[in-house]
Amino acid sequence: MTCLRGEGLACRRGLKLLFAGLSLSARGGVPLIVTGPNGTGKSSLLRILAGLLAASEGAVRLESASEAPLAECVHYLGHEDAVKGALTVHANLAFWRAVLGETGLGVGEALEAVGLGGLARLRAGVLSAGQKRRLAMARLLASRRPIWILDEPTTALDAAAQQMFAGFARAHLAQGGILVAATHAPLDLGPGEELRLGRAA
Ligand SMILES: Nc1ncnc2c1ncn2[C@@H]1O[C@H](COP(=O)(O)OP(=O)(O)OP(=O)(O)O)[C@@H](O)[C@H]1O
Repeated sequence: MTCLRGEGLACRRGLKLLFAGLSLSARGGVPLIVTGPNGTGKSSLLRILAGLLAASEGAVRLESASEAPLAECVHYLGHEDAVKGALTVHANLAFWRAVLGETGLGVGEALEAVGLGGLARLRAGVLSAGQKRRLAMARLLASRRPIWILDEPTTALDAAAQQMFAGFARAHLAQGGILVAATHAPLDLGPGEELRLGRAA
């Protein structure tokens, strides 16, 4: 079974030790939800798991039948939506699809799926916050990757879009995908595991 493991992880930010001796495993099909107060290191942990931030101690390991390196298996959606305001909505997603792999839905289909089909020719800079979030979400559909690491994925989404996201995430899990999400709000992903980080200093 595909499994993303963190072993003995520690994270120091500036002078602050956010966590140490942290071990976790995220198994395919079972969402791992990271919770905890502001500033306890949820985003930092996600960036470590995605390979974007070096852990101060410990290691991240992917157990998988595939030989592909972790970086090629991960979708990371951070707080920022990674949207280029000067490009059209279509061009933004086409860029990410080229970078992340042309393995999922076509650009037009993915935009339709997130409810942005009618805005494809619009300059992305004028999208609302929720629409930018939908555009970021479309990356998950346009490129198939087995590991989704998502930082507060439903921020700015209306109720319908939150349900839409839950549907995509449940389908990903049903296919054996790995999902790790930091959140302050329930994500409605069905049975899963929770990792709660401690108090902010
Ligand atoms: N580059 C950095 N340099 C120094 N300190 C940092 C850096 N990045 C984050 N921090 C600090 O690390 C701590 C944890 O930040 P992080 O964003 O991981 O927390 P979080 O649990 O995701 O918070 P929130 O719930 O507010 O999103 C915070 O105190 C933050 O100020």
